[in-house]
Amino acid sequence: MESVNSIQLSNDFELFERMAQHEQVVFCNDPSTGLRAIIAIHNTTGGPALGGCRMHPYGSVEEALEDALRLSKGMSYKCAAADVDFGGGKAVIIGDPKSDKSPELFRAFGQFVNSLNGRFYTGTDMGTTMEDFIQASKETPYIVGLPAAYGGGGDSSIPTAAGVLYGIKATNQRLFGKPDLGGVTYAIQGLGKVGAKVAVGLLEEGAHLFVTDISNESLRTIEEIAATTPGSVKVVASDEIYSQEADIFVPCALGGIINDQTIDQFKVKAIAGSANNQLLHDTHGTKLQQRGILYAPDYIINSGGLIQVADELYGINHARVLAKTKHIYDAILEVYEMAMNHGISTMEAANKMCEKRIGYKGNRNRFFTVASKPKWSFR
Ligand SMILES: NC(=O)C1=CN([C@@H]2O[C@H](COP(=O)(O)OP(=O)(O)OC[C@H]3O[C@@H](n4cnc5c(N)ncnc54)[C@H](O)[C@@H]3O)[C@@H](O)[C@H]2O)C=CC1
Ligand SMILES: O=C(O)CCC(=O)C(=O)O
Repeated sequence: MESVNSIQLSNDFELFERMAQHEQVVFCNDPSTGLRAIIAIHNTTGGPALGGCRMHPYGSVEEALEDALRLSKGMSYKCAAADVDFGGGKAVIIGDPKSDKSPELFRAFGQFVNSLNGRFYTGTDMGTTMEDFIQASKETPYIVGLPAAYGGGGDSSIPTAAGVLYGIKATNQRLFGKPDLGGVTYAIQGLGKVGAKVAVGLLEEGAHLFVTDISNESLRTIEEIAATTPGSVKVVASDEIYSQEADIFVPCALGGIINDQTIDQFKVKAIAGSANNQLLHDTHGTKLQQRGILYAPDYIINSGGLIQVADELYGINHARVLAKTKHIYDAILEVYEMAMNHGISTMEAANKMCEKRIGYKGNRNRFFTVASKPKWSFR
């Protein structure tokens, strides 16, 4: 009762109303390891829910729940966009990834994942690493993105970063009539697992970067790497990244960073990065459109990791993963085209495309097929 009271519900059913679009939300509590986590399953029309697990020092249960609900919904759309037969889910662990991790905490998390019996598969996201999920995998087989030595498909941030670079190429094609990454200026927020790989890919092509991160170590590392490439790096303060005179803003940290405050500061021509849930609200997609800023929908441009972990569940084939990840280039161009032709924002165009696909899946799954026995045959 205590934790439910602390999220200050204004009526008895508000929690259920908040989760109305979701199939299932699981609160995981293990005082002995300090685990406090929420697993949100949005929609399993297309197959079992699939989505990474984020660890973040949320200020309240409310904030953590909101993130889990929004991230898991995004995964349903991402699965539809990437055309994989999985549904949307995501987990969040409340805690500081720098100080609150332990092998026991991730094993406890693994036990909760296991209790869902295959309704939810998970792996890394912001604040978590493959090392954490090696621990979780001791308790459950429903873990993806483990190193090959542990039977997994490997680090999913590699295809995520590759997909972001394809999405940026498509954006450059639209903006400048050529896909080249070099000779363009980028403002990158976050140099973690994905952001650092995107930055290196751009530097190798001779790009000019403004970068920020709350970790000084990540900033020092990228400066050292930049010195060995044809590109260049300038470190800027966290709150200055939005107002840089760059061509493209590349968000690779937290979500909600496209909002009323930041939209007024942007001087860029486009936004194309890996962060999940970049728009605080979908209406901010329309505001970007009105300001003439091209937006690469987050769940399409960052779908490389999902493509890899989904492929792992079919039996990983890296050539197939690469081919599907390359397709992000065409998918982003298709959405830009659709938005322009219909006079809508790129986010609306992407949502329409995915809702149609989820609808088709729902219809397909309504039909009885001979693959399994009907329930009534046992009566
Ligand atoms: N890892 C993956 O394959 C995928 C990641 N994403 C999304 O991409 C984003 C980044 O993910 P990862 O690289 O895996 O996370 P990560 O935890 O490895 O890196 C995040 C980086 O952002 C930095 N950061 C945090 N707050 C910041 C702030 N206010 N200003 C500047 N930097 C800040 C952190 O210090 C860290 O270096 C997240 O939104 C994640 O959900 C999306 C799809 C797949
Ligand atoms: O990268 C993963 O492990 C799963 C995919 C995911 O969670 C994401 O794309 O946000």
